[in-house]
Amino acid sequence: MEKDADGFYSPAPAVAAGASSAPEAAPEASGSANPDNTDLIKSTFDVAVTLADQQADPNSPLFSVQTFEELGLHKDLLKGVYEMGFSKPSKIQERALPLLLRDPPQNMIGQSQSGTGKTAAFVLTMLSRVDFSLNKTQALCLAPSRELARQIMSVVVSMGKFTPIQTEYAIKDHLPRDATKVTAHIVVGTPGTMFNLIRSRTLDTSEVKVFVLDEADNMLDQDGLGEQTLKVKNALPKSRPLQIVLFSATFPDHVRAFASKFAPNANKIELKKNELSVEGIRQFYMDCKSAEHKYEILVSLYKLLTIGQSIIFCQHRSTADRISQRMVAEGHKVASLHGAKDGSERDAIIDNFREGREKVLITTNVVARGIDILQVNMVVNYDLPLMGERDNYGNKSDMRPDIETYIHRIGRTGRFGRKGISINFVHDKKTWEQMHEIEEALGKSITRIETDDLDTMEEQMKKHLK
Ligand SMILES: Nc1ncnc2c1ncn2[C@@H]1O[C@H](COP(=O)(O)OP(=O)(O)OP(=O)(O)O)[C@@H](O)[C@H]1O
Repeated sequence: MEKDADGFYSPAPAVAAGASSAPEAAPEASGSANPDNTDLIKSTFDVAVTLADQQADPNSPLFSVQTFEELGLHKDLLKGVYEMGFSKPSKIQERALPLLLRDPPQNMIGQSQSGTGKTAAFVLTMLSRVDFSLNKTQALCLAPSRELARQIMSVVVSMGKFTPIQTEYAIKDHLPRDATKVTAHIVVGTPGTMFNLIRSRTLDTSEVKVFVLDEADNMLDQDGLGEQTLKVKNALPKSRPLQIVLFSATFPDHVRAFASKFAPNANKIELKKNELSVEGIRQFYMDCKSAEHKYEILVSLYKLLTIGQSIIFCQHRSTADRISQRMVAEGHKVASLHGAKDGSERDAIIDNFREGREKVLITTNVVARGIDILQVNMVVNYDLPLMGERDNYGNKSDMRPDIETYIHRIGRTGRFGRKGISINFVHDKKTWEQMHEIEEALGKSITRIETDDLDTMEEQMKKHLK
């Protein structure tokens, strides 16, 4: 096998031609490891904009801005934006915000890669549309996990810092301030709990005018959260205009059609299929001898995992628990997080990780989406993400790679133009084929690293992350 220019072994299969020639996104200004670099404004990824009004020209300057001032945001919101260290809108903000803030409000289906600033786009929309003189709920935002709902809320609170915004959570084990009545302007939560608040009439939806789904493909997936999300939507008033805003880094074809029905006449921003993952994430794989060998390799990587911060993804909660307990027993410091833990414990674990008190987080798909921790420079797929396919009778058949989850998982690193590394563990023919399928679907090569050549790994990792 041949080594490539960086000293890595090339994977046996070739990848789609031209796939790796796309230019790199430039790193950003604030908080970056390299503050001299500017921001994602220089990112050259292309989006296709389709306006609901077919007569309008999507390339007109009306539908794109270079500065936050041009958006006509209230000065208190602008203050919030600048205080967060945002000097210019990112590509997706540049294209989405003029469309989102126009009157009369229009629906939006927005796609942009992980870590490119979608949150600020929909948070500014919610904050701009709230009438602060009315003490009623006017915007709802749903996300697939409590961790993501809490993170979105922190953006709402920071951006709205100079406004009189009132907020409330709709997440499990988190009672509203007034258990009988929620009147907060913006409510952020997960779909089941949001629906329970509405059904129990704790949350009055009569004045809701903005409805946001973050990770929308996941929120609409009929095998997952789709049913609950639909119940929330059906509980919203039909008598007043509702702006429906869907955002994600991925919209697989089977969800896209449903999304268009869910958010009719939406303006659309779409990515090309070969631009789904960001350029700053370098992908590797390690060929382990067996399932047990995966554990040994993970332990041998510990020093590299703790150079910055890292997230290790497992398919099952039991695996996350088992490997974290074993590593802790062997003297390593790692934390584990999954959906079987209760709310307050989950909050404490993610907060510890977010604040850098823990450097290695072993988890499941629960934090595969949306979580934004800039110091994470390494993601390990201890198990590749898999999903069951349904046959014609609706029975779940063989597991196949879950491309969307893979994109989201590796997207926990390489945020907003930063560099990151992802490593996939494969240990037999089947897992190797699954990884190859992912590689083909993304059109980006996944480079082999010898499991006994950690020095090369360390050297290259430091070089890439520099
Ligand atoms: N205009 C901006 N200037 C500087 N930093 C920004 C700007 N917009 C967003 N960011 C930062 O970029 C990071 C990623 O943003 P965000 O979490 O919204 O990404 P995302 O597109 O929602 O990603 P994902 O698909 O993974 O959910 C955040 O830390 C955010 O603060």
